[in-house]
Amino acid sequence: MANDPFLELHHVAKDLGARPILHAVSLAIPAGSFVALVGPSGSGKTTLLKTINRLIEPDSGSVRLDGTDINVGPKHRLRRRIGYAFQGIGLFPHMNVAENIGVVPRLLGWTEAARAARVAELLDLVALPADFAARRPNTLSGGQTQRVGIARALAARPSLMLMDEPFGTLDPVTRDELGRAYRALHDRLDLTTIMVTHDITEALLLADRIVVLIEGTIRADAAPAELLAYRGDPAVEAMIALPQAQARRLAALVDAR
Ligand SMILES: Nc1ncnc2c1ncn2[C@@H]1O[C@H](COP(=O)(O)OP(=O)(O)OP(=O)(O)O)[C@@H](O)[C@H]1O
Repeated sequence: MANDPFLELHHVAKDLGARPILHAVSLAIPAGSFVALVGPSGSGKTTLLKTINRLIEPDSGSVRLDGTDINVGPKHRLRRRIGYAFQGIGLFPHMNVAENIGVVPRLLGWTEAARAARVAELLDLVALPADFAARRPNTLSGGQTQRVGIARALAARPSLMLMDEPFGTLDPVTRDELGRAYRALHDRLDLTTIMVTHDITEALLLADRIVVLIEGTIRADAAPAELLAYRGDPAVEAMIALPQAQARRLAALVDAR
């Protein structure tokens, strides 16, 4: 139905190593949303993300994408619709950039000409020069590597992007630049994005909505401005107090000049 959420998690629960990691997590995400998933280390963010592309099977609960349970049909068909980019990106070292970007199109049986055209289009999209196609991953900077990883995740024209600390290894300037470049891509390509990040400031500045996961439970789910005004849960308050305190200290320094 037209009003159904594009992505819907219903009571998703998962134990790992005999410990409960996700407690009946429910989440409804409309198409086009940019959601940041934040929370302390070990709170279950990666586990939750992986239940969406079937890298992890929940013990109970369900995930629906565009109205259909994700378990209907083979995993590869689902993953074609979902781009996945993660920290370190994991490019294949023996392949050049074009081959890395073209991995999924190749698996899908695209012709060489179609793959080459898509690689050229994607390099342009992530603002890398066309001659990067022939470069090996070990000749790229961290920021360039992450751009290639994003291009690879977009190769088969997914509608949903799952990003797990995609900019985690980058210096602050490159991180900010790439974050904003990705946000522009999200808007231009009409993507739905879920981005795991440890950086609350990054979440506040990039996302439309922030979901706070603590000990496998959603403890807050709000637009950035609403989250800043959030009161009631000490753990959530502590999490948002830090960027606000830092912003005040910086503002004081700027005022003192
Ligand atoms: N295969 C596994 N077996 C047992 N425990 C696991 C397994 N994978 C993850 N865990 C545990 O599950 C918990 C949640 O892990 P997860 O990677 O989802 O957390 P996270 O919020 O993404 O953490 P981080 O921010 O540090 O990446 C952690 O305590 C982790 O040690």
